[in-house]
Amino acid sequence: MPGHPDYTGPAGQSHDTHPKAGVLLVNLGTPDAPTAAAVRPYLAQFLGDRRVIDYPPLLWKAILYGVILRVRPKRSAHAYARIWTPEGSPLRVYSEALAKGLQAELSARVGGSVRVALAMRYGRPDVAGTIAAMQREGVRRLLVLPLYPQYSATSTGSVFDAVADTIKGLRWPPELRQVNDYHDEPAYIAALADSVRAHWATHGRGEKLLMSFHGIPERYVREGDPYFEQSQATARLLREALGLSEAEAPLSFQSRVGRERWLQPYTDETVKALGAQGVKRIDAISPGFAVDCLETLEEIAMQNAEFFREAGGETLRYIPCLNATAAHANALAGLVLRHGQGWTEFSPRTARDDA
Ligand SMILES: C=CC1=C(C)c2cc3[nH]c(cc4nc(cc5[nH]c(cc1n2)c(C)c5CCC(=O)O)C(CCC(=O)O)=C4C)c(C)c3C=C
Ligand SMILES: [Fe+2]
Ligand SMILES: [Fe+2]
Repeated sequence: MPGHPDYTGPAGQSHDTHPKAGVLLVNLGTPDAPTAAAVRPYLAQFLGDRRVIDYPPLLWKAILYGVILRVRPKRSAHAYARIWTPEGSPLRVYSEALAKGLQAELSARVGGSVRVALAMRYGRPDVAGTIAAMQREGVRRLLVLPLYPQYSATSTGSVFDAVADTIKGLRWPPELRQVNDYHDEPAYIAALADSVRAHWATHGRGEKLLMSFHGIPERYVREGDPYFEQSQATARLLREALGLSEAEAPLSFQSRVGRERWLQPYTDETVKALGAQGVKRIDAISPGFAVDCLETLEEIAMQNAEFFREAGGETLRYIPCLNATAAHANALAGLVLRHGQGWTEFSPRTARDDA
């Protein structure tokens, strides 16, 4: 007789009596190639997510397939081509390297009982397939860490949807914990502050430190999304760590899509205004992105740098995300171990060996 079709247990799922804990890092996802053909299915999945765009489904489907997916893939592919590396999309390359770094850091701290894996919310490797692979390795306790420092329903919330959909179909789901956000994690703020100081030491100090976060529609915040508040809190903590005033380190929101009002002030308008006011040198950082991607490398480091020069500025220097640095892996390891408290796999090696 065939098994119940609604529930799966991956073939070869481990029934090991020494189960492991898994850390599932999830990032947004990125196309497989900087071409319109590869960008189109990626954008279709991303912009078809109702957490991201919540217009009435039929109307939105008509606009998405009738207009947006005819125009945007070509334009986006051109932008991706400007940042593509021999190893592929920066978001993928840095996310994979960060996952390796976190695995090494956790193995050093707690031994071999923790598995780190990386999934993408859109595209490959997907959340369901990655959780299935972890179960085959014997993962019975799963900690989900979306690579978004600030919670938004559009980003983090959507990752939780993908995890919930997966768990719902499993015959033997793992124990589950999820990290909502780490916008005020001291080690994360300290790592950001250190990266700014290192940048200043190498390149000198700009007149302003612009902190640019990805935007979301303002309406989502009115409807309860904590993203605006958490972005402001991150910005305030980074200012405090560096001893900067609000005027010295302004906050702005980038990447507006569509006609609705998004969170303000907009990054492009901010750099243009600073250029027009006579500011000559800006340092820019993106504390809302764990790793560099299209939105930082193309939109900030290229496009907005150009807007700044056109408005009368001289240089906008972009400070990279924490990417796969040891400081980043360290900060995330601390976060993971705190959220994994009580799970023996996450106990320091010596304490467990002594037990
Ligand atoms: C940092 C968190 C992010 C939030 C919040 C977010 C919301 C959001 N994004 C769009 C539309 C697009 N975003 C695109 C790229 C993109 N977005 C994030 C992160 C957040 N988005 C990242 C890390 C990236 C880069 C991906 C990469 O491959 O490097 C894009 C695709 C690129 C393009 O065509 O311009 C779109 C579209 C909306 C509508 C939204 C909230 C409603
Ligand atoms: Fe986005
Ligand atoms: Fe963008």
